[in-house]
Amino acid sequence: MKYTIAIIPGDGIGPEVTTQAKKALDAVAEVYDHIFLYKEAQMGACAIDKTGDPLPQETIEICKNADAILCGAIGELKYDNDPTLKIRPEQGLLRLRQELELFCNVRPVKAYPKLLKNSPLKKEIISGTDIVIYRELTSGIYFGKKEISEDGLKASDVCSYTVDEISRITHLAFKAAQDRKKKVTLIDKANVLATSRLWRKTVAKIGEQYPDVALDFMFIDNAAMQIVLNPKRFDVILTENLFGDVISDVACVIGGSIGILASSSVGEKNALFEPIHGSYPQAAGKDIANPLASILSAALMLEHLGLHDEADAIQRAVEKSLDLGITTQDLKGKNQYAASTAKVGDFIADYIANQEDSNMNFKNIHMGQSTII
Ligand SMILES: NC(=O)c1ccc[n+]([C@@H]2O[C@H](COP(=O)([O-])OP(=O)(O)OC[C@H]3O[C@@H](n4cnc5c(N)ncnc54)[C@H](O)[C@@H]3O)[C@@H](O)[C@H]2O)c1
Ligand SMILES: CC(C)[C@H](C(=O)O)[C@@H](O)C(=O)O
Ligand SMILES: [Mg+2]
Repeated sequence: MKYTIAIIPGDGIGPEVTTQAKKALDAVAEVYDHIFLYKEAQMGACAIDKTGDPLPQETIEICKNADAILCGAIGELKYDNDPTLKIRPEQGLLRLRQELELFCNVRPVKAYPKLLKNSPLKKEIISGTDIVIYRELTSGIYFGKKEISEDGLKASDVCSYTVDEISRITHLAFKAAQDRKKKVTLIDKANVLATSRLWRKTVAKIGEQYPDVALDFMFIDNAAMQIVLNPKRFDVILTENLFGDVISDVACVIGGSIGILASSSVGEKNALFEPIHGSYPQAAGKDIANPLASILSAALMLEHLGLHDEADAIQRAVEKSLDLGITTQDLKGKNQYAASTAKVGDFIADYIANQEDSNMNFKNIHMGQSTII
């Protein structure tokens, strides 16, 4: 089959990690006889530099017409360090999410047995953790009216939600729970916020349509603590935009590194796949960033396209790289050799291309310019 994939490399480490994801996709295409037609599009700081706009119209068109979108990351230090700049890279990503109505952001968080030692949390606490976060992505405080007074002494961001916006992601979260451990936890701040109370009321009502799924509620401040104290109590987490952004980065410590966590952002017509992490500008061009979040985002993309065997092939290759310790420095201890970004990508592509060949000799896999830390 032929698929058109919009690729948005973005800024910082974005281009390096998406290059590795493309290597994995190329290997999948070869083994399973598909054609992936990549259409590269600009977004973020690189797009501002080229066109003055973080989301040029051409990018929107390429994304709308693609079967799926694979995004690296956007953002650059000069914007992070200057709050007065009005045009910002992040506006590109936010507008794209809104323009394509990618309302349902799914962020799976797992404790891989091989990576238990990489988490600062105790092994017995995180072992067996398997959570999926359903984060509402196109409303809430991110998209409410923003104002700053003329004298610059007062600013406000409005948070609003409608029942429809809450309902559409809630149904998806309950349906996901039905195929998992049958539990949904709504994370909110209903003791303070009117929007959270609307979430509780709406989600409780919808929950009645899913009697096989248990529903509980937790305030965000407590949830930030429970997710590190007792992550196994969670199955599907459902939450609004800002809380979902924060709780998913907290949950990353369970996985051992933010560099391995992938996400999908799905709407009625389009779907975008990207790492949870940002553009990690300090690592840009150094060939040290972990490409697994991008590679696993490509696997989520294949799942979405109905290519389950192909997605499994990527997943198996990633697990093999972890088993063999062919990983970047974020997953290594002090004084251990780490593979470069490109070498991890090469290994994964090679493994996909050759995994049915039991004679593949992993000892021959060349680690190339390893980094010692
Ligand atoms: N979806 C996105 O494109 C996205 C997401 C988050 C942040 N951002 C942007 O990224 C820029 C940097 O933000 P930040 O520093 O808060 O977050 P970040 O995720 O880029 O980096 C935070 C830390 O996480 C680790 N990290 C991140 N990605 C990694 C990888 N692939 N391999 C190994 N370690 C990794 C590093 O230790 C890094 O210091 C900002 O401009 C921000 O707006 C973009
Ligand atoms: C870059 C930023 C706008 C984005 C968000 O806040 O949604 C990021 O942190 C994420 O988690 O995808
Ligand atoms: Mg974030």
